[in-house]
Amino acid sequence: MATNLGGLTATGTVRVHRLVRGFGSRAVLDGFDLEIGAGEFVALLGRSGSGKSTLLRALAGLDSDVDGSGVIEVPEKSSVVFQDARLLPWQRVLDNVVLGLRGSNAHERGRAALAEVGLAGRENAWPNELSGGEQQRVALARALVSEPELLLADEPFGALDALTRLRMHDLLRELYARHRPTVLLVTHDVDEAVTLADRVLLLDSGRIAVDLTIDLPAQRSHRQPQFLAYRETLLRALGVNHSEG
Ligand SMILES: Nc1ncnc2c1ncn2[C@@H]1O[C@H](COP(=O)(O)OP(=O)(O)OP(=O)(O)O)[C@@H](O)[C@H]1O
Repeated sequence: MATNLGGLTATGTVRVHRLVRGFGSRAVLDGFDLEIGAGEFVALLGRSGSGKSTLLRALAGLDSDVDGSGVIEVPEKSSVVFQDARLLPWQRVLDNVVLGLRGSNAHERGRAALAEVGLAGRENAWPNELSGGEQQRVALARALVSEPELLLADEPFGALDALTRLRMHDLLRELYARHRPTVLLVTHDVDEAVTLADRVLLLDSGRIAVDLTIDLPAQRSHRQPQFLAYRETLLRALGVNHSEG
């Protein structure tokens, strides 16, 4: 049973102190510390198996079956988006979006959220009538409709084709600029991290090996020399050869 000795932060900040999470005798995170300021957009990179999802699930409170200890403080209102949209197939799109909402204006808010992700007019569609990218838009609308202070995203664009992924990057930056939640985005894609985040963390052997502030304007191009420099720093830290990356 994971023990969270921490509490809820009011301001959108995230604080993790001496977090231990493991499976059987193996500790994936062993005394892990992290602080994220309110409204920061942080990307978490790391090799496969480095513990990215383990950390995200701990922050989301989804790991009650995992051994562990430590302090986790997260905002009261948080939402999670996964690689697959996880929509209920027997509920129409709008009903999926408002699933966790209470209040008489839930449908109105759901419609507004769908419009924000570019799906106005698709409220009555069934999930299987939407493309993979559209389903992820619904998942984003569902995550944001409750106006969370923290958005946790685990490889949300990992299953999408390259062009759709680029469109989703634009959409996520737009939504972030408008709502300013604190964001923790798990990704294995260095370009995605540098394109989207203002701070990139690299997780290696259960600790933060790199903590890089991305000092670039909101409009970013892969051709900017500084973009390429950040990319190279991160690829090198990941141990990826330039020609592979
Ligand atoms: N339910 C589980 N039971 C046993 N071991 C697990 C479980 N979930 C994760 N692990 C192990 O914990 C380690 C970290 O896994 P985690 O999914 O957090 O890594 P990750 O960095 O997100 O990897 P990826 O990029 O491949 O998704 C891995 O060695 C994995 O095999």
